[in-house]
This record gives sequence, C-alpha cells and structure tokens, in this order.
Amino acid sequence: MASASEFAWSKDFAIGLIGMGDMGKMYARRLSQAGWRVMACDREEKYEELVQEFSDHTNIQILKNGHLVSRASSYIIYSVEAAAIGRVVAQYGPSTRLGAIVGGQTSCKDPEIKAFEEYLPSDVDIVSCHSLHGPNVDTRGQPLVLIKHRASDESFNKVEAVLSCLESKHVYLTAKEHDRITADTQAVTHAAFLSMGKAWHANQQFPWEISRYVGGIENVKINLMLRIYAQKWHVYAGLAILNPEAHKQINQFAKSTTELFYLMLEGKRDELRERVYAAKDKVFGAEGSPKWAEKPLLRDGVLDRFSLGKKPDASAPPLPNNHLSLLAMVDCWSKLGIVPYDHMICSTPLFRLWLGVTEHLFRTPGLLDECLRVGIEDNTFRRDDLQFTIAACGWAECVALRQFETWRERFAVTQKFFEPRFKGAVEVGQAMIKAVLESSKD
Ligand SMILES: NC(=O)C1=CN([C@@H]2O[C@H](COP(=O)(O)OP(=O)(O)OC[C@H]3O[C@@H](n4cnc5c(N)ncnc54)[C@H](OP(=O)(O)O)[C@@H]3O)[C@@H](O)[C@H]2O)C=CC1
Ligand SMILES: O=C(O)C(=O)Cc1ccc(O)cc1
Repeated sequence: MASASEFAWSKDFAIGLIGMGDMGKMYARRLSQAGWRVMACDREEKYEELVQEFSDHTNIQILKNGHLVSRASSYIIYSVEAAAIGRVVAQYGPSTRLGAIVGGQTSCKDPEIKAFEEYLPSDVDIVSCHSLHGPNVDTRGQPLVLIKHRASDESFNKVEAVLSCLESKHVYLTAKEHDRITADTQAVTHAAFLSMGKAWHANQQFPWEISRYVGGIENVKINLMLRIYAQKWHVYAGLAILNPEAHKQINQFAKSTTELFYLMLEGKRDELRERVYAAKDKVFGAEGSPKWAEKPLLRDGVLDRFSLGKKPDASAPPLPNNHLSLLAMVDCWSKLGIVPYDHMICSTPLFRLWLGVTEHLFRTPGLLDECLRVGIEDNTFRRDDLQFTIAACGWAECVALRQFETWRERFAVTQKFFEPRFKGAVEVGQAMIKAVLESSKD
C-alpha cells in the first residue's frame, strides 16, 4: 500500500481530527509518524493543553475548533462520543472544505451516518471507519472497518492509503452490516461482562480473592470485567444504546440468562440439558459437523497464568462453575440464529477471548456436562447467579429505554467499587490479551 510520501496529493493533503480523546490521539500519533500532516482539535478549552502535549510533534498542528480543522483538511475524521456526533457534525459539518472526505470513528454507525447525511454539504464524500480495538492495543492485524457510504473510488482509495499505516486488516461493510455485527461482537459481549461486575459488586466481593474464582475461564471473566469498568462509560453506553441492532440482542441475552437460571433453580435437569445441547448444535454444529476450527481458539493452559488471585492449592483444578453467563451467551446466539464465527471479521480482542472461552466450555470433553450438573445440584454460585440475572435484565431495560443517565450511574457506582483494584489488574488483563492473541497466531 502506498505511503504518504508517494502521493502527489499529499503536499496539500492534511488529515483533520475532531476529538482528541484516547482514539483521536492514537490516530494523530500513528498518522503523523507515517508522514501525514495532521490538523486536530478538541473542545476549545483544551486547546492550550493539547498544544503543550503535541509541541514536539512537527506534523501535528492543534487548532482551536472544528471549523478551523474542517476548513483546512482534505480528509476529516470525527472521533467524538457517539452520543455527541449529531451535535458536533451539525456544528462543524457546514465548514467542511469543498470536495473533502469526511468519516467518523464512532462505534455505532447509524447516528454517525444520519448526521453526515443531514449536515454535510453535498459535494463532500463520506467514508467512515472503525478500529475494532481500544487505544492501547497494537493496531497491526486488528480489524479496521471501512464504510464507503457516499464516495468516489478515488476518495475511497485515498482513505485506504492514509489508514494503511495502521497495518490493520481492512474489512469492507455497509453501515447497517457494521451495526448488526458489532451488536454481537461488542454490545452483547459487554453486557455479559458489565453484568458480572454488577453481580460481584452486589455481593460485595472481589472475585479473585475467593478461591472458587481462580483458574482459566474465571481469569478471563475477571480480567475483562475489570478492563471494561476501567474505561470511559460513554464508549460502552453509546454502542449499546445507539445501535438499533443491539437492543434485540441484549434483550435476548437477559431472557436467556433468566430462563436458564429458572431451570437451574427448579432443578429441571432434562429440560436444561435439552435446551443447552440444542443451542450447542445450532451455534457450534452437530456432532460430526462442527463449526469450530480443528484447532481451538484458545490454547490449553494459556489463561491460567493471568490470575489476580492465588489458589490455596496451585495444582488443583478450578472449582466447577455452572457458567451461567456462557450458557446464556450460546442460548442467545442460538435463539437469534447467530453463528459467532461469521462475526470474527468484526471481532475485538475481547470478543475473541469471550468466544474462545465459550468454545472451550462447549468442546472440552466432560466440561459442559459438569457445568449442567453444577447448575442443578450445587448452590455455591446461586447468589452470584441471581445477581447476574438481575443485572443482565437491568442493563437490558436501561438500553431498551435509551436511558443514558441511568446507564452512566449504574456503571459509575460499580466502577467506583472496583477502582482501587484497577492498578495492576488492568496490566494483567492487557498481558493476558496479548498472550492469547499471540498464541492464536501460531
Ligand atoms: N475507546 C475505545 O476503545 C474506542 C472508542 N471508539 C469510538 O471512538 C470515539 C472516541 O472515543 P474515545 O477517544 O475513547 O473517547 P474520548 O472521550 O477519550 O474522546 C472523545 C473526545 O471528543 C471530545 N469532544 C466532544 N465534543 C467535541 C467538540 N465539539 N469538538 C471537539 N472535540 C469534542 C471530547 O471532549 P469531552 O470529553 O470534553 O466531551 C473528548 O476529548 C467514540 O465514539 C468511541 O465510541 C472506537 C474504537 C475504540
Ligand atoms: O477493550 C477492547 O478490546 C474493546 O473492545 C474496546 C473497544 C471499545 C469500543 C470500540 O468501538 C472498539 C473497541
């Protein structure tokens, strides 16, 4: 792919970034390092601070606002909160340079595209993007969605050339396809981890301090839950509430959780088994024709190293858990006719791990049966499962009612509970993701 210096148009070609938060800054650094000229802004009150921060980046010029960025740039990327995109595009869109290309980095494309269509001049091309990873993840090899919404081939090629310096894997989708797939790979995946955090919080426990929560699958649950609660609330709220496709999925996840939990409480062993095995066949393929690859997504033992807690007896296997969250996930996919492997094109590191542990549970001989046995016979996890069910329903209701403020408060109170443990835990989670991604490359 061509670089900045190979293009004649690059001399006059500046890239504009509106919104210099975590993702905007990451893009600014990566694009400028590749030789592109970047014009960037955040809110006007952050101007001085940003000028200081980027004073030694000669390729990055900080401007006071989005009008100035829009007037001076040939390709403008909006990297603001998803809920703010309408307001921000309404403000700066009309200042867009004649014939420029505009795109957005928000996690949900429906409101972004609507805003572009409504507020951008008709001579402007629209090519949106979405890096499917957080700002601290190595961009190389990660999916980068490109949406050619209203653009000439020439404009689209320019965008591809610019973003090629991220060395991500380009995925070409429409805005609608993007939202449908990310409702699964992001919104419903996050709903599961958000619910785990709420359940542990409700029971006032740091799970890694309890021996029943130490071991492979448990490490993934804990580390990813902490990773999500350590982030900004608006990223997760935006991609769930604003994505029209996500509501159905989050609602089904809550329904699946509730119905499976009822079967466990009522001791309906056969019904539970039948339902879970039917879901397994639908999602992972029937005996003899599996949908999973020959090699498991997760390599055995890779997760055990990333524990925040210590088992009293390090060599003992993890305590059996009924893994309600994982059973509910597969039930949810089954009810909605989703084959998660089809969504790997839009997978985040988090989704790959989530699918990895789910697959592990369903394909490791004996593990699923043990899970179902525990679900019926063992009360050890009942309190947590009850709170998990309540939490899943709470998130679903909040999303369905589009309650941003309630969502923020629900998130913030649990974030505060876990906050003293973020330091260290987030690094362990990061190392776990890195190790799993590297091991799955082999
Ligand atoms: N974080 C992640 O892992 C990922 C996020 N995304 C998406 O990227 C977008 C940005 O996310 P992220 O960088 O994490 O969020 P941040 O909150 O870190 O950044 C957004 C920035 O935009 C600023 N902003 C708001 N209004 C304006 C305005 N009128 N003019 C200029 N700047 C403005 C915000 O200021 P203020 O805070 O004062 O409102 C903030 O600094 C979101 O839509 C998110 O969904 C996509 C992939 C990954
Ligand atoms: O932490 C992770 O891996 C994430 O999943 C972060 C994330 C958040 C929002 C996005 O739109 C994309 C990625």
